Amino acid sequence: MTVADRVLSRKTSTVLAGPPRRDRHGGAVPWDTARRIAAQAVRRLPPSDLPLQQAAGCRLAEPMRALVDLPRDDVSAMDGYAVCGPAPWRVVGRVLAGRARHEGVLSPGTAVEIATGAPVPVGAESVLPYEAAQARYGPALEVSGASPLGKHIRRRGEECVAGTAVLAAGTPVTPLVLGLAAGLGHDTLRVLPRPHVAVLVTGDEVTGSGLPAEGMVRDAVGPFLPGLIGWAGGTAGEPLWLPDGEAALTAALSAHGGSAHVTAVCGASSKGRADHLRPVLERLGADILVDGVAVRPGHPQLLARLPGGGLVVGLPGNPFAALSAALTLLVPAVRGLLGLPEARGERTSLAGPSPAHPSDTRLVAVRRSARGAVRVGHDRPGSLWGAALADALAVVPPRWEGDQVELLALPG
Ligand SMILES: Nc1nc2c(c(=O)[nH]1)N[C@H]1C(S)=C(S)[C@@H](COP(=O)(O)OP(=O)(O)OC[C@H]3O[C@@H](n4cnc5c(N)ncnc54)[C@H](O)[C@@H]3O)O[C@H]1N2
Ligand code: MOO
Repeated sequence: MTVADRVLSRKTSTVLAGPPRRDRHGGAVPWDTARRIAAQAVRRLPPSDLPLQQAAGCRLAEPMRALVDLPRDDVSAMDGYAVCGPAPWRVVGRVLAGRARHEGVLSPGTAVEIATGAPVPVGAESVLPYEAAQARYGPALEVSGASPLGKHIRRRGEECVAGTAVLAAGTPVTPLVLGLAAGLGHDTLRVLPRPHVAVLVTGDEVTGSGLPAEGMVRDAVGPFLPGLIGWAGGTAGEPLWLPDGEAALTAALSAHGGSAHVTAVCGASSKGRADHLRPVLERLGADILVDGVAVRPGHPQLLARLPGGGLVVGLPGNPFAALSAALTLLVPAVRGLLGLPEARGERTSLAGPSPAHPSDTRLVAVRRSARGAVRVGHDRPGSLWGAALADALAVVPPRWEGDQVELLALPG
């Protein structure tokens, strides 16, 4: 049974099981395979009705329809006088914003003073703006001026009638979509919810602020991961810093693994004494889906499914390696939960000598230019300098000697 078959056969969980993925020699899985496994290990989250502000950043699960005619009434497009018949007109009333329509039917030779957006009286044939009106004060106010038939009246439903589909399913809910939705009468929207990712940063040596003391290092992953997750379409919790040790990791995974769709664990993914992720996952009964990926940097990365259904992505502690792993396993899983296809990058030439590795895919920091992708350097596993200079990572397959490479976009 393929991973895709399992995706189709399991109806209840959004995260699907699978055997540990290693190649037949027991090594790390190829980079492309790892991405595909992560994408296919999940199913799209079910649609949810969310209040407008919470729907921001999601995608519409169904077409967005008008719930009212727009405009809701025949309304004035100008401040002035709603008039009936030929000039002059005797002003018989006033309708300001937010008020109900003037009672009764306007008869020829009469007018009602009216505000922009207010419903015009029955019988009104046009609106004469203040600037175009000549007023004559007598026992009653009388106005005259040129007011062609139908001028400055917006007819009920002329923009759209109730039921019109104004935006297609899949449209991203931008701030302007929220405004449109409110104008069409929506308090909630049916959207594809954003997957939630919990972020755990492990390591006794990792500190969250200030200058690191001897043996310590500033956390460089907690600050970039939430933005990367948001860029991929998910939401991220505040990073939680954990000391090395199985107890803290077990407690945090038990707590967050239940509520988050994905838990990203930084550090603890390699083979050292303080690298507790594998034993903790085994004790929790997790299903290991990927255990090591043939990619440089970032090969000690891991994908697992907790018994409750949540995914765990293990990211190496070296920051550029963590970025590599996040793009390999975390971003495809988030996209899968959103129902989005695997993101295939553009292809371009890569200048300079081949940086290919004999057996692993290499991800190198590049900038796009008129002569193709150009390496920016500074992309060692422990450094984000190159990634910060870059606008993409070039995917260099094992033994690559060709011209074109795929570019993985980076958040702008
Ligand atoms: N015996 C082996 N040792 C190592 C292997 C291996 O295969 N066998 N792989 C190396 C590679 S490659 C990587 S990458 C790292 C991954 O290690 P971990 O995920 O266990 O991470 P740590 O050991 O905790 O840290 C590695 C490195 O990164 C620094 N670090 C950790 N967290 C952060 C953070 N949030 N921000 C900035 N820097 C961080 C940490 O101080 C270490 O210098 O394992 C190699 N070893
Ligand atoms: O995977 Mo590690 O990336 O080389 O530092």
